[in-house]
Amino acid sequence: MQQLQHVANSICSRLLPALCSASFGGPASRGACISPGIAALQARCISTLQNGLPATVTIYEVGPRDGLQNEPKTIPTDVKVNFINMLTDAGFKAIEATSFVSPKWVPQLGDAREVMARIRKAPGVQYPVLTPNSQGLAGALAAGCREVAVFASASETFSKRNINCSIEESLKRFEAVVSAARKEGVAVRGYVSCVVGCPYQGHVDPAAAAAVAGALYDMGCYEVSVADTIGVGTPASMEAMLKETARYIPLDRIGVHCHDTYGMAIANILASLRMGISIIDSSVAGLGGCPYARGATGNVATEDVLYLLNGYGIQHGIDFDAVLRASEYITNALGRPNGSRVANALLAKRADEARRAAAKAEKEKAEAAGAA
Ligand SMILES: CC(C)(COP(=O)([O-])OP(=O)([O-])OC[C@H]1O[C@@H](n2cnc3c(N)ncnc32)[C@H](O)[C@@H]1OP(=O)([O-])[O-])[C@@H](O)C(=O)NCCC(=O)NCCSC(=O)C[C@@](C)(O)CC(=O)[O-]
Repeated sequence: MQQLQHVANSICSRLLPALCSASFGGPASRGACISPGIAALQARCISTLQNGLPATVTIYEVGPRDGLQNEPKTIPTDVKVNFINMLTDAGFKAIEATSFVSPKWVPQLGDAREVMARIRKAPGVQYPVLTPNSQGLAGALAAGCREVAVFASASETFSKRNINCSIEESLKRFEAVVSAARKEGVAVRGYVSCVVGCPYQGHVDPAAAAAVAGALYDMGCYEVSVADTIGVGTPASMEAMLKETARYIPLDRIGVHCHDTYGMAIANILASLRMGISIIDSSVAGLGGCPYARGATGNVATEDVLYLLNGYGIQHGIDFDAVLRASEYITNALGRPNGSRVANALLAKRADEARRAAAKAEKEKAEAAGAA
């Protein structure tokens, strides 16, 4: 039975790209609305475990960028470089390293060029950076970046507050960025913020969020991450939005980016996995938040996501202990509490075990001295 499932999965994982390019002409003719029937077929074609969850998940670590962009204190470049190197050692294949945005808007990441010059770049690992416009792309290319990300919004007000232009203007800007990046052989990821709620406008129509995501995919983003920027989503609102988004973008090209403001991020991720999503953005220690999203807290913690995936036996390729070391390092460097419940529980347990072992050793030493 297991062997049969394996054969079916491997046929399907080969069939999926072929199916996408045959039905929609591949990346060149993307943006054609995918019929619900095809979307359902794609969902079945992603290699799954017997419980219907994806067998493998890609974690897109956003800690160094999303995590650090909103910190009140200036963070030394050395700390950022050490943090990214520790994440590389932990086995992440995508680490969003920094942003080439205006330092007047986000001063915390004003050392982007230096960070990119100094981090250790491991083969097979991407170090994407945010580029809001052609000026950002020029900076990223000069710094040798091989992957960039553009970021749109499903909410007009948020778009204006975050990047100082309307959604339509942003998409025009991004078209130029994506086209120039691709000419240089640089891959572009897309983001859509506020896909289930906006700090300024409140409710966001799932169809509106999906249309912006579809536009980014259509212009050549290789994958689009849909972001619950202020963490107001529930499994129900995530499912409604993903159902719409899957009409434009194959499921294996959609990432989810959940903030944990209302404590729903893990539930939302599980709902997304059940729909066939296999790309998850997260941030070590739950760092993060957008400076232009009032009241939003950090991203879902990477440690919490890994704990969820481990519980199901979903493959992710990340060394959990190395993540915990990076988590301790960055929270100590920032002087802030750890935002991961899993990290807090495990670190407390380990500290307790170490205390007990030390007490036991002390007692044995005293007994030995008494006996002598
Ligand atoms: C987009 C702009 C630049 C428009 O800002 P603007 O003021 O409209 O830009 P401008 O073109 O009028 O230029 C104004 C000044 O900025 C400079 N400038 C212009 N562009 C750049 C650049 N790329 N790099 C460096 N400098 C730049 C430009 O040279 C000029 O300098 P001046 O002549 O005044 O000295 C600005 O609004 C900006 O940088 N916004 C970034 C905001 C940001 O980074 N937000 C957080 C990331 S998004 C996020 O967190 C959400 C996400 C992705 O995580 C998903 C989610 O959770 O929702």
